[in-house]
Amino acid sequence: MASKTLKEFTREEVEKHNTPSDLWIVIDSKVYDVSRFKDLHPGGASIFLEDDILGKDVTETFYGLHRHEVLLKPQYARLQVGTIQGEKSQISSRGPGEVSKVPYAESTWLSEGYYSPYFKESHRKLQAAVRKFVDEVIYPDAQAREEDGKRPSQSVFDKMAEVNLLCMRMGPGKHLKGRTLMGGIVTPEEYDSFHEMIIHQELARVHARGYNDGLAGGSCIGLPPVLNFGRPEIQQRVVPEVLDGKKFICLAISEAFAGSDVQGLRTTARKTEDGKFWIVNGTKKWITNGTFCDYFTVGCKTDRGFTVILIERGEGVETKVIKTAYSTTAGTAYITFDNVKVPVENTLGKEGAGLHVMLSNFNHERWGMACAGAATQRMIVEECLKWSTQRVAFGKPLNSQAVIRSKLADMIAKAESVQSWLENVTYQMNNMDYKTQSNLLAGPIGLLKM
Ligand code: HEM
Repeated sequence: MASKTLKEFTREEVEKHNTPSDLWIVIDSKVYDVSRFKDLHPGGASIFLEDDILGKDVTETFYGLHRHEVLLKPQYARLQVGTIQGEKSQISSRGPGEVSKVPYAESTWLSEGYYSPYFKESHRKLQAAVRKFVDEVIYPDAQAREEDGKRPSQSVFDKMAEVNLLCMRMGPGKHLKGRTLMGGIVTPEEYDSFHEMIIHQELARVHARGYNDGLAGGSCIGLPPVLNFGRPEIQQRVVPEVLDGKKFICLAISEAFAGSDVQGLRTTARKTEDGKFWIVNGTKKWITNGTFCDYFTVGCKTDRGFTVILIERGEGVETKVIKTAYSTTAGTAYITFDNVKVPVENTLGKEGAGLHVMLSNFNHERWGMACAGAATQRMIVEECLKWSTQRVAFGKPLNSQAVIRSKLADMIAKAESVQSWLENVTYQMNNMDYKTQSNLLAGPIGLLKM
């Protein structure tokens, strides 16, 4: 709208534009010329041709049928021709990086007037910066890719890599060493599980579940086995490429035959006679990011038992997209390995010790999902609160009905409980070493994810 000068009109002037070929309406003190748009309107043209619509203030009718964000889309925002003289619009949306003012839309630590023992200055600064980044860089791409089903744009990965978001998303650890995190807001040494929680929660705000996984979700589960069990030369080559968004990795365990039941897996890896290579044969199914990955962290059956091997895309590796309940932007794949020759140096951990390699990251994975889940729950609370306030039925807003209020109360109580427990568990993670976490947090994290 910035390039167009908006005129001011009186309501009487607007009312004169009350014919099908010259049709204006007022929404929240803004004047829209919908003369031509009415024929393109997704809700139909005839709706506009009623006496209480032609040239009238339709604010209440509009908000009973549409989300406010509809008017912010460029193709609709440009229908605005002016404002009503002496009036200011009342409805505004959250600006980039801002916190929501809708009650219960934010965790208590982000809500005005509340306190928290867990969060320091660097957490607050990181949250604000990542929220802005998500609003400005990621959200628009997420909406566009959900529409066309393509993988997240490389330009988004490049911008994420610039501020080391892909790196921070993996959690605290040696992989952060020497990197400038979000322009230096937090140092690699002070980066902790609360910083990571913030990143998972802010990234979940893209309002696009498939895209969120498409955004290198595969590396959160596929890279840790390389980071923790890969040979140094493999780590030196693969880890920087992935953390800099140049290459992609996924975790390929489940098959059409079996998922978590690794004994039932059929993909095999057999050594060549000289012992220098694995020959891998088999299939994998439901592999997140698989369609666009360069590396695959693959669970295989070997003579000595279940073994995890890093396979690079190349001869004998084929991936094809699987249509799942969410969008194809996640790159969910069916993979076939047909006599794929892999150097034995690509074995992650010991031969036959694959289960340990896999399980070692389970708590962290589940906790990451709980972070995103808690944030998503809260966004649903926000959307429902907004909608039940603006949608009018039986002459009053939905949220004045007891049954709706009861549902909202239930949702809010659950969202608050999950976030509180999540913060408690995150605090324990910050204070426990890896072994203690495995002993004491596996149960709570599993239940938290549930
Ligand atoms: C500038 C004005 C308007 C714009 C840009 C607009 C845009 C849209 C869009 C994009 C949709 C698709 C659903 C959605 O995204 O929400 C829609 C649906 C609809 N619109 Fe509008 N609209 C406008 C005004 C109105 C008015 C004034 C009325 C009522 C008199 C109306 C009635 C409807 C109805 C009934 C639907 C179908 C809703 C459904 O499927 O549940 N619209 N409109």
